Amino acid sequence: MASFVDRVVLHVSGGTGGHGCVSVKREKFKPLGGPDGGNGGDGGAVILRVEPQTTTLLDYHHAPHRHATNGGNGMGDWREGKRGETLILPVPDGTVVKTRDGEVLADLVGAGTEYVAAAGGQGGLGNSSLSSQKRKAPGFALLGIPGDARDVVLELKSIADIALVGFPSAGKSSLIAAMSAARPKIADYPFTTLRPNLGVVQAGEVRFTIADVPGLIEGASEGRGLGHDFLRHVERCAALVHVLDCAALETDRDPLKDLEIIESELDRYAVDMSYAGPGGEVVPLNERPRLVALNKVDVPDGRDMAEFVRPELEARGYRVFEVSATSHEGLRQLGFAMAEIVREARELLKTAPPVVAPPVLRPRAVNEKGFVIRREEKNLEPLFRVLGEKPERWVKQTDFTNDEAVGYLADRLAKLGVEEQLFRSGAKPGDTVVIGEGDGVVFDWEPTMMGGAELLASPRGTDIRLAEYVRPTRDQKREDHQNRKDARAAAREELEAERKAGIWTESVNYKHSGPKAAKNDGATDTGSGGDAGED
Ligand SMILES: Nc1nc2c(ncn2[C@@H]2O[C@H](COP(=O)(O)OP(=O)(O)OP(=O)(O)O)[C@@H](O)[C@H]2O)c(=O)[nH]1
Ligand SMILES: [Mg+2]
Repeated sequence: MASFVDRVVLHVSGGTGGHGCVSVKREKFKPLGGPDGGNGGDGGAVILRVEPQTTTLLDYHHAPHRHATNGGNGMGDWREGKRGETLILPVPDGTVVKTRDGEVLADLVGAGTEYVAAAGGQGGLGNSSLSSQKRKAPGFALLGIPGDARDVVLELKSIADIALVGFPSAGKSSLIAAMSAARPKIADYPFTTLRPNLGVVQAGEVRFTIADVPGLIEGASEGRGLGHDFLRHVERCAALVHVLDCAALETDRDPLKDLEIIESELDRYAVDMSYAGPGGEVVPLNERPRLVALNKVDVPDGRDMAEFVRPELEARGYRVFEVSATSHEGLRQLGFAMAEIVREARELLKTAPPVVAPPVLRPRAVNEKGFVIRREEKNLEPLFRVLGEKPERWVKQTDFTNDEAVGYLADRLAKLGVEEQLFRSGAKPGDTVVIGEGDGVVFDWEPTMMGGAELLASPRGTDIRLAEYVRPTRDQKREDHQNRKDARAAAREELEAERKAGIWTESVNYKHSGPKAAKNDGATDTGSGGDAGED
């Protein structure tokens, strides 16, 4: 038998973007007709969508890895690569999306509600899109980048109006069967119900759903029995009904004691604060309205017990119903009392602001401005880490086997101000610069490399980036240090001014690199590729 799955870890990844194409238009009598390489298509996204027909997460339990399709590569003649298809994953109403650490990402309630679980990767620009006044026929294109890859946890919370809680074998499933058309499994051994049953009840004008929460016992809130996993199913209910077994055979049990144990379990169970209860605000589980159903009064002992505890329960403020799932005694009254609570809760909902916060959609911020430089230390040598959405993405788009592509990357970085900021952060030629977290992409920093201008300007077959870096002598270092010391006061002032002006820098060790390095001559006035209209 297929089991009910209400929690799965889903591994999703968006499609990789297609690569841009390098191509040159060829026509008769027009051998060099300009670049015509098309752009790669974007990778498809993975989207979770509430579909009313979907009732379990079972599919994802069986196949937890889901990928959207990749974008196609661009082609000559300005043909764009095909877009990757969006992969829509249907989920049941009431699915909560979390990270593995339990952070709620989205609360999917209502048919059609969507959440982008993994964005697709951007397609790379073809050489036709990269051409500019300065770079008429680019001999390179941008690579498509991988889509997001994430693990998300899906949890299902049934959205029943009324939850039946009680000890195993109290008769919860029997009551659902007696009051609705649902036919849950019923047997007189504990933990018969392994998943919550849902039944639809019609009482007068009001139609509502009831669900049972299986296996609540002492310690359930700490994970004993089966109740812990299932308590989350009652988080959204408008009211609770205590089903108390008046004919339990165990001598150490009585309805009052059972009720107290269940109540203390509910107290201990922390209601997920992502859910706003009826009325808009969060109503803790232990403060929701509740009724008491004293069950099994068809049994003579059960009737006696019910009559015995009734006054005490009423004294505690509960509305009490003596019922029998077997003979159906008292069910009508219980049904109408439930309906009344549901009607009131729905009334509140109408006047209140929307109950469920819209899902938190976090598409990738492709247009986010800026970056920061973090100064670190590795093997006693300084290391400068460039962090920012753009630089990190650009690096992924770069074909490092193609010099022109590397030059273009350098242009982009320089144009964004990375080079200048490296200087300001105290980076010196030869220092290690890493783009991105972790190992990222590592450079031995040569300022001119970042400028890229010299690369284009240098004679064919040479590349000044490869010219050897001459280590400064001790005296030179000392002099350099002195210069910097003098400049430090000025630098501090400058930094302060920048801070006031709202210019970012995370660098803890801000140093002015002295007049020599104050300006990166020539880097910005040539071959700037940023005018290709991308980013
Ligand atoms: N005599 C009598 N027996 C009942 C009544 N309601 C339930 N039972 C019996 O009690 C036993 C347990 O009933 P269930 O409805 O399965 O109990 P449950 O609360 O769903 O139990 P779990 O699923 O284990 O949590 C079954 O043998 C039922 O036939 C009732 O009103 N009268
Ligand atoms: Mg049951």
